[in-house]
Amino acid sequence: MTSSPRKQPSQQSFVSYLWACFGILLLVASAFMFYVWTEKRIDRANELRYDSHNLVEELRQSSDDLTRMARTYAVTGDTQFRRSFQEIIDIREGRTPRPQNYQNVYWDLVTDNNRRPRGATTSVPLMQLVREAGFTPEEVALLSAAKNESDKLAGTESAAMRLRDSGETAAIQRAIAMLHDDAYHRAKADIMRPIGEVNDSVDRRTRRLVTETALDANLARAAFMLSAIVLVLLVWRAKRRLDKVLGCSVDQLHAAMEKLGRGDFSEPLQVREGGDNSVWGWLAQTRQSLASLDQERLAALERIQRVSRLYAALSQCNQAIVRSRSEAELFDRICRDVVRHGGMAMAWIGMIDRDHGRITPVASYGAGIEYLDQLEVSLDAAVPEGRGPIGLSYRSGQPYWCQDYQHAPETAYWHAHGERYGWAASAAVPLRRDGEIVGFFAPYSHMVDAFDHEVRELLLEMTLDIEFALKNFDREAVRQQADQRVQYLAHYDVLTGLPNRSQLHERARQMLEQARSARTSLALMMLDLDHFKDINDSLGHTVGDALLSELALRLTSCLREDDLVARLGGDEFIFVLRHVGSSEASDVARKLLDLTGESYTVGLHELKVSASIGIAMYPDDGLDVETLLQRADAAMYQVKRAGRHDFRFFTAAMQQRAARHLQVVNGLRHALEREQLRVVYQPQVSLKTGRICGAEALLRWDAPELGAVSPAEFIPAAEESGLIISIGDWVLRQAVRQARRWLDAGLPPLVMAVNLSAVQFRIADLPSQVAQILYEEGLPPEYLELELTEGVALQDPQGAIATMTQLHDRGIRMSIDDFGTGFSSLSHLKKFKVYKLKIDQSFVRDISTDVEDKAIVCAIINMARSLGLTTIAEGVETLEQKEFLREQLCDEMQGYHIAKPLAPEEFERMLSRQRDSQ
Ligand SMILES: Nc1nc2c(ncn2[C@@H]2O[C@H](COP(=O)(O)O[C@H]3[C@@H](O)[C@H](n4cnc5c(=O)[nH]c(N)nc54)O[C@@H]3COP(=O)(O)O)[C@@H](O)[C@H]2O)c(=O)[nH]1
Repeated sequence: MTSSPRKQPSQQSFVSYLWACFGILLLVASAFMFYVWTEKRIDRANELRYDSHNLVEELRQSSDDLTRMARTYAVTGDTQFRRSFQEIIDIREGRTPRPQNYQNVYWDLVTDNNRRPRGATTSVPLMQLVREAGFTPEEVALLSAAKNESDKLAGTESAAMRLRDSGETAAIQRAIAMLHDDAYHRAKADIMRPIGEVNDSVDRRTRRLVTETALDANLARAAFMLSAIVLVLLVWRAKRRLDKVLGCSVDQLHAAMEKLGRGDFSEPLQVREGGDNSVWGWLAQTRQSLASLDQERLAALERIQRVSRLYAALSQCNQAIVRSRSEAELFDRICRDVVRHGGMAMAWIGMIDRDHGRITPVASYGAGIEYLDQLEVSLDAAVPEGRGPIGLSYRSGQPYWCQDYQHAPETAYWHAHGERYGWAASAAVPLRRDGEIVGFFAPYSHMVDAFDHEVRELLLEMTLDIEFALKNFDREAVRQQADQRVQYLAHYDVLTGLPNRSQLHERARQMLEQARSARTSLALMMLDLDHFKDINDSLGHTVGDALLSELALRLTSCLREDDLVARLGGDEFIFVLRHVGSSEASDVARKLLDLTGESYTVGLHELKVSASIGIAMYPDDGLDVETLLQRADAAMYQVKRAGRHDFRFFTAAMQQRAARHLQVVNGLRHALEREQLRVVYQPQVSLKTGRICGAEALLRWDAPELGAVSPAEFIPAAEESGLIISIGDWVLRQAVRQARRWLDAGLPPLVMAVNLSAVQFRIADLPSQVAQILYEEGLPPEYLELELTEGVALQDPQGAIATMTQLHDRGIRMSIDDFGTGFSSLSHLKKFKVYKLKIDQSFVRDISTDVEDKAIVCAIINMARSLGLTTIAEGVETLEQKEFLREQLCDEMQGYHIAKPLAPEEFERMLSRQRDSQ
């Protein structure tokens, strides 16, 4: 805020002078106007006299001209003079317009028309003009008298002219005499006398007026002159005052203001002594203020430009972060940007070499980067090169700003070296990775105190951005590793390092393509370990995995380099062998089986496995990978069915079986809803009493397209496809319902045995599902027996034990079906809550002839007895078999010897007969 300056005395007197000048100027103007007015009055008086004289003269002249007209007519008889005479009379009386610009000599009227003066537009009588001309009343009276006398004389002259009209000489003589006699002259004198008096009067009067007015004019002139002189004096004084107020000449002032206006505040204004309060003095002060403001502005501008440059550098740094693909590229760009855009002279980035405790420059830019060639920077405070900005920054963990490089003690070690490059300030800003200092960013400036607040803030921000970028690079590296891993996993099996399914397809396709072009054959083999699941389940997956890894190495080692080995998952391996016929393929398959069969040492375990191999040949068995895989699988499946540990080539029959399998699965999908399924019941008889003590529910499928399909065929298909869950549930409900019906029908109570597939057994809430069915159908649990295969128990022994315990707790009985065909863990058997073992019919079939089967059956019966378990033998077809079993104290039997599986009604009839026979 500026307050309006108080007026100084010189300023005040200058203003007074101005006012005085203005007043005197008014006076000068008034005097001048008065003078002009007096001059005009004089002129008007003279004009009046002139006009008066003219009118008087017209009166006199008209009288004289009338005389001349009359006399001339009298002498000549020329009528023109008589007309002119009358015309003069008419003009004077205002009947005819007065001629203009004539010399008051009416004689001119006589001249011919071409030279006659033009008439005025209006006709005014002479006396009217006289009355309006400003004559005094006395003068008007005198002129009026003169006019009257003239009129009278004109009458005489008219009479004389009438005499002349006769033309007679005497009359002419008389007329002439009338115009020249004394009377005539006296009359003339009577006219002229008053005219003369009027002339004298007008002269006197106007001269007096002129004299009086001339006096006023002189007065006015004197006043004008005097006031003009005063005005000049005042202006001079005012000018003196103005000079004092200005303190300089106007030109100087103008030049100085123009310079200031241009924004040139460079030269100071020299103020005269005592001129501080003048305009010049103020201007000098203003220039001074403006100059310092301008300096501040320039300083601010310079700061803004510096900060803008650094922001530009920061922006470039951010762009560098976005664009750089590597740490080295980023560092190079950062150093370049901070020099090019941030106004730094040089910048470098050094990374910590932890092994040697030193800093290794990794990027630099700017003039003087040779400085870094022999630069020694250490992190060790014990050596001088470790006590510089970087060492200090490292130990404090804070950035270090050295604002006067050449004089700071901490840079003393480098002064001589740095002086050559003109470093005036330097900084060391730590770069961190995961919070740990890993390097330094070191900008250098030629300016002392270059790192002011803004610059420091920006450099720190830049450093944070760099750290962010480093983190991103790390992330990117991790991501790339992850990508590579994903890529690897997408194509390779993690456990064995062999190509996986997708890689197999790709490479096998290429191999097929090559075989096609080369018109050669190719073998695709599928190897699947036999009972590998048992190893996993009994010894754990770690052992299983170790075995698979070892197997993969063995399998790979026995093949040529351009053959392909892949793992499809689990224990399934694929081999694609180039340029081999079926004979070479057989050799390789045998070799593979031998290699697989060699023992494995995994930890403390000595393991042995066998494998089944299916082979499909290109081009005979298929032209594409999918087909060959399918066919090798079918062949391998056949090996499994045929007892495993072998290899087989694909055949058309297998193809038919595979097609049939597909038909079965497809038909089975709709079997339930289309009511194609039914349950039959096979009696189980006590060998002690010979009475029916139970029934086994067996499923039957009458498929319209396939006929009666054996459960031995469709149950595995149902298990593979998962359909066994819904189908098994349905069978269980049917069997439980039937048992309830028979109970309700008053038939002897029996235990209903229902086969439970391994797939069903794995259902988490199986115990509660079974209990729910029993509850819904109203059958007490002791009337139900679930037949479990040995595989059920082997898959997940602990889980199986838990499930069986739950079933047992609910009062549901369990038996082990097909006992003796592979069950290996008697220790587990003890923990199972089973109450019955069902001796597999393969042992029973040849029980009469085969000593070994006989021994097995006896061993099973004895073992069961020792465990407190009941035994039942299935597939009893003959009396012999029955007797043998009874002798061996087998508890129950089941087989065609008693009855084949029966429809419910038949079974009911059989039961009824038994009841009735009691
Ligand atoms: N999970 C389920 N499995 C079931 C179901 N229904 C049957 N099956 C299983 O299918 C396999 C074949 O069964 P099936 O064709 O019914 O054969 C059974 C009997 O008919 C047959 N049997 C009985 N006595 C004799 C005989 O004296 N001689 C002879 N050659 N065969 C005979 O044995 C089969 C009974 O086997 P098992 O169950 O082991 O007692 C078979 O494995 C069935 O288990 C079902 O609903 N669910």
